[in-house]
Amino acid sequence: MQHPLFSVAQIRGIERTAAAGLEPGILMDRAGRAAADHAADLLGPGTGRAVLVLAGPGNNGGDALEVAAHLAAREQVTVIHLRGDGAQPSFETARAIERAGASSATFTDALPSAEPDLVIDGLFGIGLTRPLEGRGRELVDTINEYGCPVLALDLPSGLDADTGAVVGPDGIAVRASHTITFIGDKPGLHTNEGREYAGQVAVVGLDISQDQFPPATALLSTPDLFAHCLRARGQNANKGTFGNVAIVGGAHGMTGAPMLGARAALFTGAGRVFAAFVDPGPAYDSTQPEVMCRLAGGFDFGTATLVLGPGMGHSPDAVRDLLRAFESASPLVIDADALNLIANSPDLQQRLTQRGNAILTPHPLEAARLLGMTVPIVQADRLAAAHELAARFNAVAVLKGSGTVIAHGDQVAVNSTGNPGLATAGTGDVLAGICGSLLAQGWPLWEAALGGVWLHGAAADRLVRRGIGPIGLTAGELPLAARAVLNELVRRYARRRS
Ligand SMILES: NC(=O)C1=CN([C@@H]2O[C@H](COP(=O)(O)OP(=O)(O)OC[C@H]3O[C@@H](n4cnc5c(N)ncnc54)[C@H](O)[C@@H]3O)[C@@H](O)[C@H]2O)[C@@H](O)CC1
Ligand SMILES: Nc1ncnc2c1ncn2[C@@H]1O[C@H](COP(=O)(O)OP(=O)(O)O)[C@@H](O)[C@H]1O
Ligand SMILES: [K+]
Repeated sequence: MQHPLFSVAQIRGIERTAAAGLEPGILMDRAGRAAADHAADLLGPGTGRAVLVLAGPGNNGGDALEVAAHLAAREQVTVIHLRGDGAQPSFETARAIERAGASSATFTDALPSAEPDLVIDGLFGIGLTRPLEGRGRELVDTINEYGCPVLALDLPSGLDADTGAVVGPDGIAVRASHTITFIGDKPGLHTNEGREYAGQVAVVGLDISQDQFPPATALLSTPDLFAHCLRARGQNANKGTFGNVAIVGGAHGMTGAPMLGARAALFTGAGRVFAAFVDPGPAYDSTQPEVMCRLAGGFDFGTATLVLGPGMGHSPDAVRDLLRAFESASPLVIDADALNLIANSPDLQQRLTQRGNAILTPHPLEAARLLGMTVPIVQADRLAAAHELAARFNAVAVLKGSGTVIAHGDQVAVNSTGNPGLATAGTGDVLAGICGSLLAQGWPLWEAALGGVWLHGAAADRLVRRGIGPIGLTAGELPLAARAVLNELVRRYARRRS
């Protein structure tokens, strides 16, 4: 099953069409009831717990007041309702104000002296137009220090649902442990600051018929998007069946980078793996003697899928190797120093765009260099930046970071795996090696990028579940974990094909 992500404009459109065919207020009734059920699940069995409901001036506040009215029958509910600039509430929010007012919820302007058992954040949803300020900002500042669960309605107040940026400058947003989002899921809950602020995301469609939904802006990347490429190994397979990968890089002092990429390619199933060094490198890898070490200058780039860039440096030899790799017909994964060399050379850019058949794996700084932008501009709209990279360089673009964005043509996906354990040197080399390995095994560019990114994040998640990280997780531990995850996926999804 695909997991679609919709822009705010799309959600507004779906809501308008659906509301036109329903009695007024039905959608807010449904949102309030679903969110109250979710809150009850978080509270667990029992009654009389302290629930703090923060309600803002718009319909997000209306949702919160509906939740307050439902929960007040069982819990001790305190409501702080910010009424804003005095504009009239909508019909449904006015009704929610009445319902909550008629319930046993207590309305107050002050925060309770003791920390509650649960906070409901209904300050702002998709209608936020400027950074939080004044009383709203004070409330968010305080609840962000609480240790109790915080359930955000639709999205954490202060977050941009399209981009996952905290609305700024100098913005603040609710750090929710859980988010229940309405009508459809939103990209901003899964990338940039979204994963930090939204916590666990649940989607409730409010019973709106699927035929009222437009094609999604993006998809959340899950194995369903690349499962058709997973293959169980045939009994009669040989190493030639699974392709050759060469990691090209490793200038003096940076030989570890291609070795990490090579191990990742090996452990995710490539048939033969080479490390091709720009400068004379080690004769062999004593930890991983399966990897064949070569000098890049003499390597036949037409014989392998090429992963260009790990520790490649900026020497004339590196440029020469890059040019030669571009002249081959081999599929390319372009990472790290190779991306920086391309960013500095209009000639390399033109050659790349003409040849195609490449996955680019920039982190935000490399992306900024390629696009001639700053990192804050890239991060302010990661989906747009990935789109632009893919279009400009005729490639599949993988914009790395929390909620890696993968783009190609008009397709965009946001990855759903990974954790901050990956924020350590060398994990990017491992990702590039995995993508190269999948390409060498015959996966198309788009699926190799989706699958590689998903697998890399899932490997880190598996290590963390086992107590290995996030603090101190090392890049070298990822390939073995990626192997385990890949074999599990194959057992779950693959049909054997000859
Ligand atoms: N209309 C519907 O059918 C439904 C709406 N839903 C809820 O409605 C929300 C959207 O409602 P709204 O469009 O009213 O938007 P919001 O409730 O997100 O906020 C809009 C209000 O906040 C004010 N505002 C925006 N930024 C501010 C800031 N920084 N400081 C102070 N005030 C600020 C605006 O002037 C406006 O009064 C969704 O996120 C969702 O929670 C759900 O109930 C589902 C159904
Ligand atoms: N906070 C984070 N959450 C999830 N993934 C992360 C986080 N930080 C880094 N990563 C991932 O780790 C990898 C780091 O790659 P990169 O920055 O190229 O590192 P290096 O060049 O040192 O190998 C990328 O796949 C990136 O998406
Ligand atoms: K909210």
